[in-house]
Amino acid sequence: MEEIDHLGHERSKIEFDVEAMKIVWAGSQRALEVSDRISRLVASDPIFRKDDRTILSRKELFNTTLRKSAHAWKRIIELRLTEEEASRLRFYIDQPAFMDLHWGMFIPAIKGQGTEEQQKKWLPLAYKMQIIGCYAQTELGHGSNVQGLETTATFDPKTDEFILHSPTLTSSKWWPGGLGKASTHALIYSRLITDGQDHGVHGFIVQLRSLDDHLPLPGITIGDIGIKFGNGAYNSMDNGVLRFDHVRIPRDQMLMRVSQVTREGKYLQSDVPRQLVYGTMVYVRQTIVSDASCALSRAVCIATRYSAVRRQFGSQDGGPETQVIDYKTQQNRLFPLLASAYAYRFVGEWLKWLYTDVTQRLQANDFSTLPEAHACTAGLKSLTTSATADGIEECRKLCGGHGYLCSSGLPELFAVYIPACTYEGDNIVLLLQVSRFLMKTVSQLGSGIKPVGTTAYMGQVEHLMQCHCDVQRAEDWLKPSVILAAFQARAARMSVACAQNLSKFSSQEEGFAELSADLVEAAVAHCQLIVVTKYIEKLQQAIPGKGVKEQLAALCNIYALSLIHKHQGDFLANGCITPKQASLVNWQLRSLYAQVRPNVIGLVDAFNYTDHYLGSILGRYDGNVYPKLYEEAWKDPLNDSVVPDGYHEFIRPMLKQQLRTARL
Ligand SMILES: CCCCCCCCCCCCCCCCC/C=C/C(=O)SCCNC(=O)CCNC(=O)[C@H](O)C(C)(C)COP(=O)(O)OP(=O)(O)OC[C@H]1O[C@@H](n2cnc3c(N)ncnc32)[C@H](O)[C@@H]1OP(=O)(O)O
Ligand SMILES: Cc1cc2nc3c(=O)[nH]c(=O)nc-3n(C[C@H](O)[C@H](O)[C@H](O)COP(=O)(O)OP(=O)(O)OC[C@H]3O[C@@H](n4cnc5c(N)ncnc54)[C@H](O)[C@@H]3O)c2cc1C
Repeated sequence: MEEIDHLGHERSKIEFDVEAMKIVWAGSQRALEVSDRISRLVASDPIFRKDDRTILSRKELFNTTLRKSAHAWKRIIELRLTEEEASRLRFYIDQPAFMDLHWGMFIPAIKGQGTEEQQKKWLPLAYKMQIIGCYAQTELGHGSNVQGLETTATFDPKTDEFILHSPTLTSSKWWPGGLGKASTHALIYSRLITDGQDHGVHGFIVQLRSLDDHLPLPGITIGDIGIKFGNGAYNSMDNGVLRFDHVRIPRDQMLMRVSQVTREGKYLQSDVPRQLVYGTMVYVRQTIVSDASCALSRAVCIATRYSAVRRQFGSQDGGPETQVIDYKTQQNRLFPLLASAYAYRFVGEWLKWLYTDVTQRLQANDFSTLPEAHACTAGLKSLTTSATADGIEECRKLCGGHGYLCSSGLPELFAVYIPACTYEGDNIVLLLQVSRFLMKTVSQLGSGIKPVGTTAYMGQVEHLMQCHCDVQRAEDWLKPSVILAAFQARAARMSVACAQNLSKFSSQEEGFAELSADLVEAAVAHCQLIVVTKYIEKLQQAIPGKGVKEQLAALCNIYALSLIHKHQGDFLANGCITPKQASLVNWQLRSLYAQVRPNVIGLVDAFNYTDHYLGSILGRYDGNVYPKLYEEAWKDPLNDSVVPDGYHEFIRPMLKQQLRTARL
């Protein structure tokens, strides 16, 4: 039987080349080919099914994680997948697992902080999965404050070993993914003590479990920390707890690129900055920005397709009701999220470039761009994950009642995504790092040090403090120079205001504590400027395909103008725009919504997500929502029997008792 495309009418209206847009979204023709091939491979393999995840018990769910990980590894070997293909495989399997931490943090930490000798010893074992590693930094008592960690690694010169110990309950390692049940090894961040002196936090490779029977080694207490938010979701991950009771490891298992301990127990600091101990977090924060575009685009794809299928009110003369996507309020909530998904994609691409650049410089002992890389990764991780978490929830609401069903895919997506606002650095704590960087930049203005990179605009601070926005008609808001000037003026004015207010306090520390809410807002303004700037730069490149650039430009304008609308308090209070110009933003936004409306199904098709990956009846490619929702309901285990288990025990006696009472 021929499949009906319920969204066919929508697809017939699309004004741009969707296939060309798929290439832009994927990054290149080759990346699209890899992504497409691997997504189909996963979708067609029954071991990777995920439609039952929300009804599995925790043990069953974890068992599927182990099965899927082992099967993925087998396929990687059999098919000789490249690193890029393997990473796509993990993406489409779409189930958080210990492998993420092994490949995503354990290996990068050894690469970034280990000496050549240490890399030679540990990396081949890790690459062949002969050991499984995790990243154990956070403790019960401290996560954000890394310098407050309590686990100790005390050097014993008699035996040439470190003694790992958990001196307090709060020093128990708590949260590391993969630690609870799967890992054989961990990168333990712990205070280094030599000769009674505390040298702060350093990384150590520690074996936790036997490679023969997986039992914990002597002196090690280890387990899972318990069930987390939401059905399925992040519960496939074995986040763990770990305590050490005087566990000994050889001296050469301290990662020694940044600093070393000699055979005699002498502590040596190399020229490499101490902050490199935090380098793995910079790497992962950068990947989290691209992940945000994936999670948001997935939710937006579901909400957009469903909004085109769903009809409510507005029927005239018995004709069809209005598609909910045609309500301006629906567009005003949905289209900025669609635009944000594209914006995060492009800023993620740029951040990857920045990270590669800083890594190459670090290898050549050039550490000059590290502060900017830290500020950009911290700030953009914070901005994009907060907006994505809120955006997924907004998409659920955009789908009305059916969005609350697990079969919409949205509850699980929300539950699995929201910890991104916390892990790899709490979003507020990270924004405070950005504001510290901004305050330093402002304090150096006029000192001869020219601001560079993402703070280069601060070089024109005098102009930015008093310039006026050049918008008279709504269309003026379409000029990239006008948008950039407004965002730059807002960011500069907010940072300068904070710096001026800070100077009124007797100490910098007191000022930072008192003004932290304002500082966070200044950091957000700076990060939004980065996203807008990178999107505009992307549009300056050649982008082939009929109508593709026009659609991307419309989305860029929607992204920027919807932010001006949302934060108009900032723009107005700082005198960057007038109330009249703020109202022209809304006029222009409405016109942009009308421009993208016929194309939105094409814009979400361009993500090229399979139905397997989306995991949503509401977001099905063919839009065949109602029969499938109806079918799915009958699969619920509660519907296995017509009369529920427990009827005789609970319902019947109640009914009978009521009957007796009624007779009395
Ligand atoms: C099937 C096979 C598949 C194969 C493929 C698999 C692919 C895998 C994909 C990978 C996916 C990854 C999944 C990730 C899952 C997430 C799991 C979660 C993990 C974690 O959460 S790990 C723990 C993270 N913890 C944190 O983030 C803690 C946050 N806190 C901090 O970062 C810091 O403590 C701090 C920054 C908040 C403050 O630190 P501190 O007090 O020491 O620093 P100061 O504020 O005093 O600053 C001192 C100066 O140092 C600079 N600084 C700080 N941090 C950095 C840094 N990271 N880099 C560079 N510089 C840094 C400050 O700016 C200060 O500088 P100044 O010049 O002196 O001002
Ligand atoms: C799902 C998940 C997976 C994780 N995986 C790992 C892992 O693999 N390895 C690992 O080591 N860790 C892991 N973590 C731990 C994670 O990195 C930390 O939870 C995170 O860094 C936040 O630290 P915290 O829990 O100490 O929060 P806290 O710092 O206690 O935050 C609590 C509140 O205090 C606020 N706050 C804290 N400091 C300040 C400040 N200076 N100014 C203003 N407000 C402040 C925060 O904004 C927040 O609102 C994971 C966490 C989760 C949720």
